[in-house]
Amino acid sequence: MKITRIETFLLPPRWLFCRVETDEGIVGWGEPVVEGRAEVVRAAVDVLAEYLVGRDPLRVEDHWQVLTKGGFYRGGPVLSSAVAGLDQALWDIAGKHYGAPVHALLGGPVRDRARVYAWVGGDDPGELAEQIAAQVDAGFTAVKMNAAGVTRPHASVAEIEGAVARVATAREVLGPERDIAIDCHGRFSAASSRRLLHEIAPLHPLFVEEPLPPEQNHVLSGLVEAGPVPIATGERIYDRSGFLAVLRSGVAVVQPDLSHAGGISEVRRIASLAETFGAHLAPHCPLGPISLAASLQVVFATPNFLIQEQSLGIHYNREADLLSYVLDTEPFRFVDGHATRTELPGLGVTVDEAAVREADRAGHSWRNPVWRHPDGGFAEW
Ligand SMILES: O=C(O)[C@@H](O)[C@H](O)[C@H](O)CO
Ligand SMILES: [Mg+2]
Repeated sequence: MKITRIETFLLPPRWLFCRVETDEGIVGWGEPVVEGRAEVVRAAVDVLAEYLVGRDPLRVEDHWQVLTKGGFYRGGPVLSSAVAGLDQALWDIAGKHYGAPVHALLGGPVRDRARVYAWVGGDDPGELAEQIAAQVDAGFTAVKMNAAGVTRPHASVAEIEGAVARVATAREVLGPERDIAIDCHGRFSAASSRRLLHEIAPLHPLFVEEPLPPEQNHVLSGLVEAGPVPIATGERIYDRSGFLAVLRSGVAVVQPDLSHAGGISEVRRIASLAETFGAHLAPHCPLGPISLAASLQVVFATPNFLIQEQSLGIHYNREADLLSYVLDTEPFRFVDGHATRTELPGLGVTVDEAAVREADRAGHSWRNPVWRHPDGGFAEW
């Protein structure tokens, strides 16, 4: 079998898909994207495709090695995301060729369903209780909310207390059996995060995510050791060596993104690395259906799995959502807050190719908003 063609599709709301065609009629799909830089990743995929076209798609690991290391310069979000999407597509082809779901090729399933969480903004305290109650009604047993909106690096008493009050509201609605995760998005200084973690600890969050931005991860161990709250991070870490550093700092939960951190091949290895630290995998995935399908294939074969992120019902820009480009929505129908394992071959996604080709004509130019503090200074998003 040989790869004959690689195409990319720029799809609203903010995604990029790739389609890898072979001379045997098998087609694989991937989602190579980093939010806000989709066109740049597209260009990277085009360059990497030069190597792949004409080669055997089943040599997934050999291609991963060449694509990540063969260009001498390595890594970063753009290249790692380009490799990630192509890697997903190659695993999709391998599964379809061998007539097996990817999780079977990874050693076979270790679970029948995978717990997922729903996202609730949490910035508006008035709406929070209602939003969480709706997710509980829909069957979810865990939600994730923001710690705060844009905040000063050194959060005020009101900001810290506001965050704690919102988490307390969430805990009240969820009760002691369900879980609440809190995302800081790296918006706080280390000092403010330490204070927040201390105040939030009695509410027993499942984890607190990105208490620091990634470039400050060398001081993460101080936050881990400051209290009992499990720390999660990883959506902005792209390979094993990056995860090794935060695992050494003692994080409890690693959150590689299947579309950023080198795809199925590398996230599988990141999970194994985490296992040796007693840490758990919670793949990041505010992205589209192929990225989520790739995540689920990995977590069905990963013993040290905690919970999966997903974006069902979230409408970035109100243009399209998780189900807009798939013909079979069954793999994304969550029952009692869990995704159910299927035996569909490859990634198990049936892409609506006509919808993809049509949407790509308009494309998108989604960009991260730029936020500012009241004094005019740049604020991290
Ligand atoms: O954990 C999450 O899903 C968020 O931090 C998103 O990655 C962020 O809003 C950028 O898309
Ligand atoms: Mg996050």
